[in-house]
Amino acid sequence: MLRIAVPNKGSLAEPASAMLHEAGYRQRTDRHELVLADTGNDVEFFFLRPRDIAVYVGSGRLDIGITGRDLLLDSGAGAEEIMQLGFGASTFRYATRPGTAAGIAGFGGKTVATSFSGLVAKHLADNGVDADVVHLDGAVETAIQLGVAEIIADVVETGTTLRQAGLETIGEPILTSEAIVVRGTGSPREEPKVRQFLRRMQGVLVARRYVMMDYDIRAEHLEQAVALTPGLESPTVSPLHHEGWVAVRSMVPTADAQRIMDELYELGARAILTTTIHACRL
Ligand SMILES: Nc1ncnc2c1ncn2[C@@H]1O[C@H](COP(=O)(O)OP(=O)(O)OP(=O)(O)O)[C@@H](O)[C@H]1O
Ligand SMILES: O=P(O)(O)OC[C@H]1O[C@H](OP(=O)(O)OP(=O)(O)O)[C@H](O)[C@@H]1O
Ligand SMILES: [Mg+2]
Repeated sequence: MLRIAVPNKGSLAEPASAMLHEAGYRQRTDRHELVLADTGNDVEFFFLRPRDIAVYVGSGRLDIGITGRDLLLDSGAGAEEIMQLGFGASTFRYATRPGTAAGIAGFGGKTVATSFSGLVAKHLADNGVDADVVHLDGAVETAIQLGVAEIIADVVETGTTLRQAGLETIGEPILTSEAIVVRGTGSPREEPKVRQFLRRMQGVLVARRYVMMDYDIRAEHLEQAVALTPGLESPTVSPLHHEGWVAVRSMVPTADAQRIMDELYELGARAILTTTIHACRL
């Protein structure tokens, strides 16, 4: 049985479970349930704190897990990123009161508060900066107001929390993060099942990002139309009963679908339809 760690709380928990559900896996209905066997799919889910997931997977006790890239790097665990999941996007940045420091070079002798002390200590050391790191569990923005630190390093999504605390970011992001699948770097187990799991998750990403587009067009405009809708492999083209016309079917990115429909219409295409893709294997 493939043993998979899933975030039980926080920003990643709900979208991770939603994605697993879309991939056809059973998910818990009660948030107090910590272990769930999905015997039909031969997998077992362990609902754990996102911060702990890389540790469990790195120890080899669990085969794979869903966590944030920032949490993986902070953990220092023997686990590696094997897939990006397209949700939970954030940056990880330094911030301070305006005028405190222009860049990381000015951090020497100052104190940096963060919940990601492994990541921050390494980043400071890699940049040759000798600053103190104070570990706090959360709400680190307040550490500056309360005089515990002059600088913080934290997750920034919209930037609202920083603005409300009167802080501004310093320098470039330390990293950009998103939800990822991690696997232990030790002796891998259940390799074919891991590959099957990744294919299912990839199928969800594609189904979310693409729609199926169908349209009819005069054969002489086919090449121009196909240039607009090249699909992932190549479009399907079928003859219509109405002579001189063909029907085309192709996958197009959801974000571009309306623009492509307008351009196809201008080319003379008619009966242009899009349908959502429920699931796929490429
Ligand atoms: N707005 C956000 N705030 C915090 N973490 C976020 C945000 N958006 C994405 N993330 C990602 O979620 C992960 C942190 O999850 P975690 O559950 O530890 O904290 P949380 O979402 O802040 O929840 P809580 O603090 O309520 O426990 C990180 O990988 C982080 O990059
Ligand atoms: O850029 P924003 O959209 O404002 O989001 C980022 C904020 O959200 C998280 O805090 P959270 O609410 O999880 O509280 P915590 O600090 O206690 O973890 C994170 O630690 C930042 O403070
Ligand atoms: Mg938090």
